[in-house]
Amino acid sequence: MNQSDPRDAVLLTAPDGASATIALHGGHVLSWKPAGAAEQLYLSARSEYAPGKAIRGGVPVCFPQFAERGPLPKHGFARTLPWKLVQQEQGKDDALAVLRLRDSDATRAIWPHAFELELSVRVGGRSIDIELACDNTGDAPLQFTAALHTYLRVADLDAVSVEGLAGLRYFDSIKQAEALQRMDLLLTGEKGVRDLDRIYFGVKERPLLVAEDRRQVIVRQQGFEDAVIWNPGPERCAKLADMPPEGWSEMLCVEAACVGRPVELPAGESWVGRQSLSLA
Ligand SMILES: O=P(O)(O)OC[C@H]1O[C@H](O)[C@H](O)[C@@H](O)[C@@H]1O
Repeated sequence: MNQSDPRDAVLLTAPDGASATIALHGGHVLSWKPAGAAEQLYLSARSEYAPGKAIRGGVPVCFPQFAERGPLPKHGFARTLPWKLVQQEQGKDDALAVLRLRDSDATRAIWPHAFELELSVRVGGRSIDIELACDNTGDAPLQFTAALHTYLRVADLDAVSVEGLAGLRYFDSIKQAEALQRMDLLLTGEKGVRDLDRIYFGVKERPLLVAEDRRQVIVRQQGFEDAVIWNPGPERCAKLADMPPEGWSEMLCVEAACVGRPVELPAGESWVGRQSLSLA
């Protein structure tokens, strides 16, 4: 496989037919189909696949900076660099791929750290596990923020709710203010909640339930402290060249993230974060 072609992808198929596709560009999960079910991830038909550009949809890896919370390019560089496939296998019940990204002249030019990132994707049955591991391979401590920026596909945002966030404080990136999530249920399609961009702090291992009519996806995370809920709504979506105008109504990002407290990694140490999605 030519690592420099942003359209190169790995197709994982489990014995039960569950599948996932992962682009080497960005170490980016593009598709997840549970056994016997339809596509669960949103991927924009207008996405660009070009060196240095991020793919719109699927599961972008944000590293070593979340959003514009630092001096690096938005969401860091992991999502715009070519990763290497280091392992692919089919087990009895699942299929697994491991992709790797190491520091290079390009990363050291803007972030002076030695690191090794591994993205492990395991698919089988009604679930997908996406694990991001970071090794500090240098001799000085490093610090990062990160996210698995999952775009869930929905049929109609108006019918979608997210459960499991009650009692958490969040930063509203649109209002630039902190607030408390009082209700357990977040109705994403409600007027005023369409243009949604919130960082929920201290979610830790609480499961989140994303429901739409009879479809339910349970989102679990480990290692990531926070979760981000994002939908651009119609106005912001219209300004995104790589999204169709109605794209906002067909997706909801539910992201496992470490934003509030950056991860501090001493020399030689490792950090692991995981997001698991299960179709109920
Ligand atoms: O357009 P992108 O660079 O991919 O970022 C998409 C979105 O990512 C996250 O969800 C942030 O919270 C949003 O503020 C941002 O707009």
